[in-house]
Amino acid sequence: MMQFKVIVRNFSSSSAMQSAIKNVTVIGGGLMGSGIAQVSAQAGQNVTLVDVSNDALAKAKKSIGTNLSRVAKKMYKDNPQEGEKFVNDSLGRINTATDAAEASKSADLVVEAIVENIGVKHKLFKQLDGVAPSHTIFASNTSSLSINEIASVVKRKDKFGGLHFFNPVPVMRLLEVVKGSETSEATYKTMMEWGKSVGKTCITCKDTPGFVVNRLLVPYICEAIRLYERGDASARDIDIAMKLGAGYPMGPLELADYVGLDTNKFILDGWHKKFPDQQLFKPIPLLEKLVAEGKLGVKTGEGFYKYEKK
Ligand SMILES: CCCCCCCC(=O)CC(=O)SCCNC(=O)CCNC(=O)[C@H](O)C(C)(C)COP(=O)(O)OP(=O)(O)OC[C@H]1O[C@@H](n2cnc3c(N)ncnc32)[C@H](O)[C@@H]1OP(=O)(O)O
Ligand SMILES: NC(=O)C1=CN([C@@H]2O[C@H](COP(=O)(O)OP(=O)(O)OC[C@H]3O[C@@H](n4cnc5c(N)ncnc54)[C@H](O)[C@@H]3O)[C@@H](O)[C@H]2O)C=CC1
Repeated sequence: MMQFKVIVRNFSSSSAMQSAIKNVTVIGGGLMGSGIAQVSAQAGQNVTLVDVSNDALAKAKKSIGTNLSRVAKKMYKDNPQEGEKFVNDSLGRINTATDAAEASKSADLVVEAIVENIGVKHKLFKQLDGVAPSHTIFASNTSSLSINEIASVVKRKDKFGGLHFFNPVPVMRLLEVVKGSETSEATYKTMMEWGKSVGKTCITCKDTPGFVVNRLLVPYICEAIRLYERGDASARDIDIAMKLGAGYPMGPLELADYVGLDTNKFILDGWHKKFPDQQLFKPIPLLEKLVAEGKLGVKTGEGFYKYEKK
């Protein structure tokens, strides 16, 4: 069992940093969107969580409830009644919806966390640009796409930026705030303040591939897969090496399974297309094979390792 000390912030309204953002619409209720909705609601903001799938919304509400209880257990360990109130109040601030356009009409901030596909993201933002109030800031949680490219379809380019969270959102303390080439200083400042208000430590990133974390993490994971593919070490030994030798909470192959091998491949393919001469971004036959076999990691029960299906 890995050990990981979670630092619990006090999100009560008196101590939380105030933000100009009161109403947040989070689009995409999967792994990331549900976490973003949770931390926003914990911080006292009104949240509308949108997904095209009612099933995804039901699953999101369930996992948010479970994860809020984990947070409450630590934050209010001597006062379970207050803990229960915190969970209920936070859940009470989250509405769910399937109509993104309607849900954006009262938003101060829209955070998009839908599939990592530029066409789908373009279609969404184009539609929202026509209906959201003029002051509304648009942000994407993209892992690997360019913020400028995503923003190219909207008129409000000055009010568009990147807010890149990390998985699992309630636990990981970093937020990458990405300035596109046309993101205004006012938008950037509001995004930084909002990030702090939801308990994150914010860093400023330019719109470069992978921003900071993924520019380092993707080649690292890919090199670990190549090392394993060459038979230089077993999967278990590679992971033990990085946990015990470098102090990482998860080894690179465990982390690849945790993020999803399809996501790993999607990022690599996109960058390889953009930078065909970059050796680090070249396709990896073993990764291709696992994805073709549907072995996508934790979510499908098998990747580099086998997992019990929940
Ligand atoms: C090639 C392409 C690759 C790039 C892909 C791009 C993806 C991106 O764009 C960017 C990313 O997100 S990259 C991924 C970043 N995340 C990581 O690196 C996670 C590394 N792992 C960990 O930190 C811990 O193993 C972890 C925290 C996950 C779990 O820790 P443990 O193994 O110790 O497990 P637990 O004991 O269950 O949990 C530890 C404490 O955390 C609490 N917790 C866990 N999940 C939670 C959640 N969802 N909500 C609230 N609390 C949660 C848990 O309660 C426990 O707390 P304590 O009881 O106080 O210790
Ligand atoms: N998985 C990870 O570790 C991380 C992912 N990201 C990024 O966050 C975004 C979301 O990733 P995940 O949450 O992992 O994906 P996911 O697959 O868990 O969730 C995506 C959700 O979006 C919904 N959706 C798809 N199209 C939609 C639309 N047009 N309108 C409303 N909902 C729609 C889907 O039904 C699904 O529930 C991607 O851009 C990804 O690159 C960023 C950081 C970490």
